Amino acid sequence: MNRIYMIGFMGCGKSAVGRRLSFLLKLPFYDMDKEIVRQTGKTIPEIFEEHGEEYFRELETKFLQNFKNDHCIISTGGGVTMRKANQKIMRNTGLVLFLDAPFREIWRRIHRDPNRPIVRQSTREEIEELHKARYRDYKQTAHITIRTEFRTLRQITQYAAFQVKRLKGE
Ligand SMILES: Nc1ncnc2c1ncn2[C@@H]1O[C@H](COP(=O)(O)OP(=O)(O)OP(=O)(O)O)[C@@H](O)[C@H]1O
Ligand SMILES: O=C(O)C1=C[C@@H](O)[C@@H](O)[C@H](O)C1
Ligand SMILES: [Mg+2]
Repeated sequence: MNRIYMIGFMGCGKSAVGRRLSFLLKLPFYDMDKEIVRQTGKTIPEIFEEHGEEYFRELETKFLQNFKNDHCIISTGGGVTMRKANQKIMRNTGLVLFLDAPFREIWRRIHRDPNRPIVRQSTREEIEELHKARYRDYKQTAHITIRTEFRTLRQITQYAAFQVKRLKGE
C-alpha cells in the first residue's frame, strides 16, 4: 500500500504538516485521533477516563488493521509507536515520516491543552521523560525524519514532499 503516515510526539506538527502535504500531493488526509473519536462517539479524554489507556491503544491498533484506504496521508496519535504491531503495519503499508521537534517547543504548544489526558495528569518533567522514552521508536519506525526547528510549516511540507517523491522514485 501507498500511504504516508505522520508520526511524532504531541504537538510536533503532524496535523498541520499532514494537511499541507495533502494539498501539495493531492491526497486525502485522515487524522487517527479524529477517526477514533468519530467511530466511538467519545472524546479522547472520555475514552481514557471511561476505559483507560490500554483500551485506547487497542482502538489505535484496530484502526490501523481495519483502515481500507490507500493513497492517503494519515496523521497518527503521539503514542502509536508504543506497540510493535503498529510500527510493523505502518512500515509495511506506507512511508513513515517523523517530525522531530525540540521538547521545549512541544511543551509550549501542548501544556495548556485540556484535550490531552496524558499531559493533564503529568508534570513537565514526566512529559519530557515520555518524549525521551518514545524518541527511539519514532526514529526506528520512520523512513524519513525531519527536524522541524527553525523551519516554517511551508519549508517542512516542501521538504517532506521532496523526500516522499525521492523514496518513491518519482
Ligand atoms: N514548524 C512549525 N512552525 C510554526 N508552528 C508550528 C510548526 N509546527 C506546528 N506548528 C503549530 O503547532 C501547533 C501544533 O501542531 P499540530 O496540531 O499540527 O501538531 P500534532 O502533531 O498534530 O499534534 P497532536 O495531534 O498531538 O494534537 C499548531 O498550532 C501548529 O500550527
Ligand atoms: O501521545 C499520546 O499518548 C497521545 C497523543 C494524542 O495524539 C492522542 O492520541 C492521545 O491523547 C494520546
Ligand atoms: Mg494532530
